[in-house]
Amino acid sequence: MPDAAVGDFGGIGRTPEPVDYAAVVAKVMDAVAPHVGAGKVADYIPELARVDPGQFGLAVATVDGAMHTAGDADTPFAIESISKLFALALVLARDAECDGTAVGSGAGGLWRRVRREPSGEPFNSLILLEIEKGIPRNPFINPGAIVVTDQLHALTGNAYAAVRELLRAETGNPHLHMDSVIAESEAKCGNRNRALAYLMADFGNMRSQVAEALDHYIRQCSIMITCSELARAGLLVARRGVRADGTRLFGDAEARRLTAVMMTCGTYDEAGEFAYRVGLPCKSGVGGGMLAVVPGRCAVAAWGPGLGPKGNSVSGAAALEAFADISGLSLF
Ligand SMILES: NC(=O)CC[C@H](N)C(=O)O
Repeated sequence: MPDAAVGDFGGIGRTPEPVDYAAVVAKVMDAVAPHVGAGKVADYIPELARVDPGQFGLAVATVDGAMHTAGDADTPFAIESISKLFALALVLARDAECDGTAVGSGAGGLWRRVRREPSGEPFNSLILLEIEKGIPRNPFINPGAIVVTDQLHALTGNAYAAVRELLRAETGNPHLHMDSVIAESEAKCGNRNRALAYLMADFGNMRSQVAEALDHYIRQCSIMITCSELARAGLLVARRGVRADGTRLFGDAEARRLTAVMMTCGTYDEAGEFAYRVGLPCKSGVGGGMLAVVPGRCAVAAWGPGLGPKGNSVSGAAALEAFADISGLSLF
C-alpha cells in the first residue's frame, strides 16, 4: 500500500513522494538474488561460523505502522554491533550531562570519553587507541561501544538488561533474549576486545571493572533478533526518538546526532562506500544484519550472514543499495 507521504523527507531538496513499499520490497528481492550466499560468514566468533550462509531476509517498517517483509525475515540472528545503536540511544537519553554539543562538554558526559569521527580502521583495531590516549574515535567501533556500554552500566546498574528491555519494548517481543552459546563463544575468543578495554582502563577511560563491562557488551551483542523485529525497533530512530508506546526516549537533537553518527561511522571503514552506494544512516553487525533508517518515514532491516572484508553483510548492503535506488529515498 503506498504511504501518503507521511514523512517530511524525500532526499535533500526533493519533495517527498509516496512510496509503494510492497512493490519496492519485491523489486529489492529480485535485485538481491544474485548476492544471496555471497561473502564469508564471521568465523572469529566460532558460533557465528555455523550459520547457514544461504539465508536472506528483508523487512521495511513504516512510521505509520505498516510492515513489509520478504525471505527469511522471521529467522533470528545475532544482533552483534547493531546493539551498539540502541545502547548509544539509551545513553544519549539518560546521560543528563551529555549535551552532545562538543567533545569534552559536560562533566562526566559520554562525549568526554568517546569522539564522533570515522576511524578509517577496522572495528576492532587497537592502533588509534594507543596514539589517541584511550579515547575511541566513535561509539560504533568496538572500543567506543565498550565505553558506551560501560557508561550505560554506570547509569543503570545493568547495561545488558537496559538494552534487552528497550529492544523488547520496541520490537513488541517480550521474549527477546541473548543466545548464551554465542555469548560464550564471543567471550572465549574475545581477547582483542579485552585488549581494547584494558588499554582504555589504563588511560582511565573505564568506569566499571573491565571484565564486568565486557560481559555486558558481549551479552548485548548476543541478543537474537529477526529482520521484522529489527525494522520495528529501528522506527525508534525513524520517529526521531518516539517509542512504540508513543512516549519519547530522546529529543529531535539527539535523533539528528544519532543518525549522523550512523551515517559517518555505522559501517566502520566502509562508511564512505555506504554513503556513496546507499546514502542512508546505517548500522551493521557481524551476524550479517544491517539496519538503515529513513528519518520520518521508515526503517529497513536486511540480513544475510555472508560478510565482505570490512565486516558488513554483502547481501544486506546490496539490498540497502537497491532499496535506496528503487524507492528514491536516499538522503542525497
Ligand atoms: N562488528 C561487529 O558486529 C562486532 C561485534 C562483536 N561482538 C565483536 O565484539 O567483535
